[in-house]
Amino acid sequence: MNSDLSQQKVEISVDGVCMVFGKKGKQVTVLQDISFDVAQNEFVSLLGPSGCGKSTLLRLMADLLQPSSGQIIIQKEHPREVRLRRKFGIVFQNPTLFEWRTVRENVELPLEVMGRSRAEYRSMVDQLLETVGLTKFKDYYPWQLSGGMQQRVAIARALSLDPPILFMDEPFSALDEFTKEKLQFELLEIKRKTNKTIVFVTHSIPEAVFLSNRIIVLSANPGRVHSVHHVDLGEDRTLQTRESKRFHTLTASIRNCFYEESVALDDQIG
Ligand SMILES: Nc1ncnc2c1ncn2[C@@H]1O[C@H](COP(=O)(O)OP(=O)(O)OP(=O)(O)O)[C@@H](O)[C@H]1O
Repeated sequence: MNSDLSQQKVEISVDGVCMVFGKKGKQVTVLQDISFDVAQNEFVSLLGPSGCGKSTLLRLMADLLQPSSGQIIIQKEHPREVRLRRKFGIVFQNPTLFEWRTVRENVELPLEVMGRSRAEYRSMVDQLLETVGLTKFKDYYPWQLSGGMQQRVAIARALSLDPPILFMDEPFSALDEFTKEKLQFELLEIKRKTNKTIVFVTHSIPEAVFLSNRIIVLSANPGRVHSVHHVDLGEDRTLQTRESKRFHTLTASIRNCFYEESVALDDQIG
């Protein structure tokens, strides 16, 4: 895994990013002076309490919002260029599938939009459906699938143009524990096979530790980088990984960060 960042190519650079929203006539600073890099092929999680600005930060990276100040550079370009050239895929908490299109047709949509011919992408889509375990369900409609299966379709669709980068915003948080664990394993397998760079938003400490090479912990009000944690759990993560002493040490140390933060906040409030 990517333990030594200095040896790796920087894929995403977030530099001094601030985000201020206007709310009820007031200016609210949601993100303050956020800086970090993501290396090529790295799996980085943005972890923090609800409302600390994780989704906002991901949306800034995906060019769905513009920062109030600071800048984001992806593969040496502005996120707009990267978005227009479809160099990242994005998966949200809700799969947002087209109900009138089958599983296969949902996955094919970005390829159709890009004007690719079906003959060109047919076998690649078959491969993708195989990767996410949906071959048998390729002719089903979204409403015939479970929540986990729908999210698999969304992941396959995000990968259909083979982007080097995948942004994921709490993709498993609406799923039951069993499905969530299964999809976490599948995501690691996809990462192993395709070598994507992944930025993953979550508020689950065990999820972040299990999946990531590095975890950026954000604190709230305003969102700032609280701490950065390298996850030295090796490349092959299994059920045993979750039971390992190192896994528990890492989750405990991150949990303590949140505890210190909330005690400090309580002290400030008085
Ligand atoms: N477009 C917007 N206009 C005004 N305020 C916004 C907007 N988008 C987000 N916010 C505010 O920014 C703050 C951070 O929201 P964001 O969704 O980024 O947090 P989060 O850490 O992802 O939360 P959660 O884990 O609950 O999804 C919240 O207070 C939210 O109300």
